[in-house]
Amino acid sequence: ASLNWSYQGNNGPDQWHKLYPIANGNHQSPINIKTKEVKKDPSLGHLKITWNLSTSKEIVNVGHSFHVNFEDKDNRSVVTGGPLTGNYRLHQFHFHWGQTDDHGSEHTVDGEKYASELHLVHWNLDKYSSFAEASDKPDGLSIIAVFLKVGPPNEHVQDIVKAVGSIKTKGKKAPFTNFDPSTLLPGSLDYWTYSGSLTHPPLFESVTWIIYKEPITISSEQV
Ligand SMILES: O=C(O)/C=C/c1cccc(OCc2cccc(CC(=O)O)c2)c1
Ligand SMILES: [Zn+2]
Repeated sequence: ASLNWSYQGNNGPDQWHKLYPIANGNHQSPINIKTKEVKKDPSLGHLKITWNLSTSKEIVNVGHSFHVNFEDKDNRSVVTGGPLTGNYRLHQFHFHWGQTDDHGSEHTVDGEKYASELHLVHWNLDKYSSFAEASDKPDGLSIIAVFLKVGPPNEHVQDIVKAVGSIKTKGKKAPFTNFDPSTLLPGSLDYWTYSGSLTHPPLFESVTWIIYKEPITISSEQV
């Protein structure tokens, strides 16, 4: 069933709670990261990311956004370590962006909005057999987020921008193979992490968020 929600108007975010009561839950994302209130956890190491470009499959227009989907029937593209217990498989990535460059990210840092935010969505392969099964479990998902700010163009994002041009209407899809998402990661591996939720319906509180502190840059035209 298609979820009847939108980002504005009658089915906008302030109405979501009517069909998705979890919207009023205690672990809802996104959040504003107040850097003065962040607690350093010395037990947390760096993430261990093993993404294999052979798993990138297709780019799909899902109406409110587009997804780059990955083959996730084996362990070629997984993440572990950091705050994670166990191993998580890469399922898809997508972006959030705004009508203008001064907003677009879902998370904010000390109230600062970025032009865009990349979400790399993973599911717990040790305990569940698919994204769908994992999607509503407290330890089901992990989303790695990267902020994007306007600056010099990013050649790897350009590959995505070009592919988006070929899926202009909802439901359209096109092959998108041999793309290495690690080309979208910042230089510094420092991150914030917290337990939260999907940021739109069904809003499940099933996400270990891992948010890189350092943004990458893209040009205004790419946004
Ligand atoms: O029927 C539908 O349209 C969707 C059903 C469905 C069923 C189960 C799960 C689920 O997750 C959506 C999702 C996945 C990954 C991230 C996010 C939030 C974000 O944009 O970061 C949302 C969607
Ligand atoms: Zn997202």
